[in-house]
Amino acid sequence: MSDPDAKSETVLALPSNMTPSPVTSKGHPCSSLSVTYVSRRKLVEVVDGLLGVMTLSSTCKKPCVHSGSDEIAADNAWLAKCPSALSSFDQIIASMEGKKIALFLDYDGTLSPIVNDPEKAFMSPEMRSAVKNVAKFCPTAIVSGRSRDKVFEFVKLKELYYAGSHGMDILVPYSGSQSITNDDKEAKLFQPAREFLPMISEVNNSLVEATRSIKGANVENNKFCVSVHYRNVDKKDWKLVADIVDNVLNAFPRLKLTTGRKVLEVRPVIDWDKGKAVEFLLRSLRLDDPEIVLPIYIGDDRTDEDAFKVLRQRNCGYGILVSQVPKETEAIYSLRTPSEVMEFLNSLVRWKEQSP
Ligand SMILES: O=P(O)(O)OC[C@H]1O[C@H](O[C@H]2O[C@H](CO)[C@@H](O)[C@H](O)[C@H]2O)[C@H](O)[C@@H](O)[C@@H]1O
Repeated sequence: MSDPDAKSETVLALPSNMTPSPVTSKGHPCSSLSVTYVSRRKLVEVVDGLLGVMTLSSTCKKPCVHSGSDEIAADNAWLAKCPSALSSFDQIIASMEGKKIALFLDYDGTLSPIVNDPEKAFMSPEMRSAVKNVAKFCPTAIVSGRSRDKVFEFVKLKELYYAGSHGMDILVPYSGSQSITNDDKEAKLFQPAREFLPMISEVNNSLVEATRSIKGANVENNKFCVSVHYRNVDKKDWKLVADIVDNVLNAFPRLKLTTGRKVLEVRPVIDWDKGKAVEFLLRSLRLDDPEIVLPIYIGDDRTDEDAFKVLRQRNCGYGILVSQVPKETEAIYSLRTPSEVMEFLNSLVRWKEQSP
């Protein structure tokens, strides 16, 4: 059912208790724990903070192969706090107590390795096959900052659910059926930021124009949000990128800024994120009974923390952070790389195949 190109798309009404509302600012711009939301009013005050976040993300290097004892101790402390989901696999399975798994997967940095060119963040055939196999017995959703169409182009699996634009563009089955092979005709769209579409298009054009002269800067239109990539920008120009984004956003008081992996993300000022998207999907797919369903969310980025937090607060299911370095996180478990994510998914498949 979840083909993002489904022709008969209808926009769903907001559930009354999940109405997105405007927010101002949440979290400190330099906090790695919470997603950084920067309201327009605050942006001028925090451009330096923004630069701090940009700089901070550049200093997070993967551990050196020849780790010294300090690194090993830090690594052990990290794994004690956020154990490997592979080492803890038996424990995770044991805690399921016969429940069904609902799987939520981030895309970039989780299913595909981080690469310099966002257009080339391809998923390996082996990873695609792992996701396809796991989706045969776990309802599986991709929750990405990318536009829904673009992430579908990468993943190419019709049997999954897709939430693009950080959860602001969700395709769900009309009936709310748990089936993962529904007909396209039953699909409906949930787009809580639909009214922002013209504004996002306008800010995208302004950002493309304003960053044109900065070598390496890349603006990506993700439909309900816009990514300004600075991964390929010389570090000396990062302040310029922050200033330009600040300047452009001056004209858009209803847009806010979040930060990701060498990317600044412009999005509508509504209280909606990947965590809300996970809650919405669980409800829509009738998978929100914690006695029956155990949700697992795997992601690598700050924006995934909202989803980890929701699972932690519900005291049901597990957030799994993909990271090679210790991080402040709301996740319960960790995996180091997309390869380990694949190993985890394959372990789930093997376990299911061996289950009576
Ligand atoms: O929620 P996600 O699926 O993880 O998407 C978040 C952003 O991912 C992409 O950017 C990141 O990956 C790129 C490719 O590896 C990399 O070049 C970039 O530096 C990363 O920030 C995507 O391009 C963004 O639009 C997404 O918002």
